Amino acid sequence: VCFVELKKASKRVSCAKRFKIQKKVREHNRKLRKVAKKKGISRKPKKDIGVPNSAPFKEEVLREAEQRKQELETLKEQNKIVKQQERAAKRKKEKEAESAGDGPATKKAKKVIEESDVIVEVLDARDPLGCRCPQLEETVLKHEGKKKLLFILNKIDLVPKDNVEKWLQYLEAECPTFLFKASMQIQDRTVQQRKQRGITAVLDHSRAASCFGRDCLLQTLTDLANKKDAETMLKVGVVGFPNVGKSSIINSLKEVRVCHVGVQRGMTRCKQEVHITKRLKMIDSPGIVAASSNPGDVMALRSLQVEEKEESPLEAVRTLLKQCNQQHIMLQYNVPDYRNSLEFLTTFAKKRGFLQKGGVPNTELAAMTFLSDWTGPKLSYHSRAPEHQGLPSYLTDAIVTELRSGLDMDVVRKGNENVKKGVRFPNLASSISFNARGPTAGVLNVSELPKETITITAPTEADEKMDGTVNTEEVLPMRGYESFSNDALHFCHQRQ
Ligand SMILES: Nc1nc2c(ncn2[C@@H]2O[C@H](COP(=O)(O)OP(=O)(O)OP(=O)(O)O)[C@@H](O)[C@H]2O)c(=O)[nH]1
Repeated sequence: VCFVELKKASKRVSCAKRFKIQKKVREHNRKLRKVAKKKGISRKPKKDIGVPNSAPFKEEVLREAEQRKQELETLKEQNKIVKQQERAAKRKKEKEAESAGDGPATKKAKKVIEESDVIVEVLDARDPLGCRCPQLEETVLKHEGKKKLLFILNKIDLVPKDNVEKWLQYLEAECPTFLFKASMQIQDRTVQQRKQRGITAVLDHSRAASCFGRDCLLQTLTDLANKKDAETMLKVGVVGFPNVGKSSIINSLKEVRVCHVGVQRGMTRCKQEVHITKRLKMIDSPGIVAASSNPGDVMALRSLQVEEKEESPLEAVRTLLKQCNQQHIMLQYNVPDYRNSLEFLTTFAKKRGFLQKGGVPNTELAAMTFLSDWTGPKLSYHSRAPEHQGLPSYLTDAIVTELRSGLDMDVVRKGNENVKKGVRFPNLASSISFNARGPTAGVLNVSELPKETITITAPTEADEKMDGTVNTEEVLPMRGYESFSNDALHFCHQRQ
């Protein structure tokens, strides 16, 4: 056998090429210097010249400076502790108010329901029962104003078809239910106008951009609106736990991005009214607050505990993993067998390249990513619909019939059939099996509204298109501070 040593490639280049590179480097450096000069950054930070050796009492001066530095640090530390204590006290107070139940805050919350004629409860198709809030449903149904309660089974594109059908059958027996797949690539009006002008005239037919269930829902709501007297609008309150897709549904109905949408939970921070047509108004609301009495895995999915730093992401993942099929997790995340959640997160962090200094896996970041997958737009998982249908205590057969009255149930059924035909469902083998716990207890509480509110623009005559449809004015999210008072009522998260 003869080993031939391969010759190393020479580093020699032609002079012309070398000069060209040198010139480019010079130009680049000159440009950097120019930018720095413009910003007023001097090239070298000024050095602390210290105390010269010749200075009298040098020792004392240095000691004094050191003392002052230490004093400042202790003051900073004290301020930090005081702030922490204040925050803890505030949180404790909020929790007490939460558990007080039927206090004045709860009474106030009921007014939210008063504001809307129809309440739409949005359920994530991956865990529909876990997204139901009995407290909310009971308040709506027991209201004297005879409010309508509807379900929207959203994110059906993340659940196997068979499972969606079973859930639809289960939910329909209680409330009229609409299957929905929201569009996730709706642009704001400026981008849409640019498209119309042909600047970026590419039509988006991707899976993410497609929306299913819009026509049926819109027709049903418009029919309900037409049944009201001509002067008044139909107000539809869209409620549900964080990240179930409330804002995405409103954007899909409006076909313009008017509400903030994101993978991060708790994007919607205040109530927002959106005019869909001249007779129809949707009200987007922040997620319902999950009661702290819920089990850990429920809190991991439905609350903002982790986001608000009240719970460690590692602990949330630990409780969540217990409810999942381990084989399915290994397949979906492409990780080997693991003994505990920390081992899983370590492998997951390495796989994703979440590394800290010295190559230590960043398990905290891995945990945050894992948690946002579970309420985000991509991960496919499913829970089993209960075998036996039993109505909750607050729902009677008479109420079920009442909820269907005024709705054309044939239109709803046909609409759902069309949605099932259009959506591309994942298959069972690529979906994680999740052991759901049942409905999530919520707190209908009114917290202090954050100061940001929304400017609402009513539809104008000019918005009426030639074909008779109404193109209402866009509602700009989170702009002004004027239109709502702190008294405005909604189901909202208690913020610090
Ligand atoms: N695959 C899929 N993802 C969806 C669908 N609807 C919403 N999403 C995604 O789910 C995430 C949450 O959607 P949002 O509309 O912000 O949910 P939200 O209920 O308004 O959330 P909060 O403002 O936190 O209460 C986003 O990343 C959306 O892109 C859907 O039908 N299918």
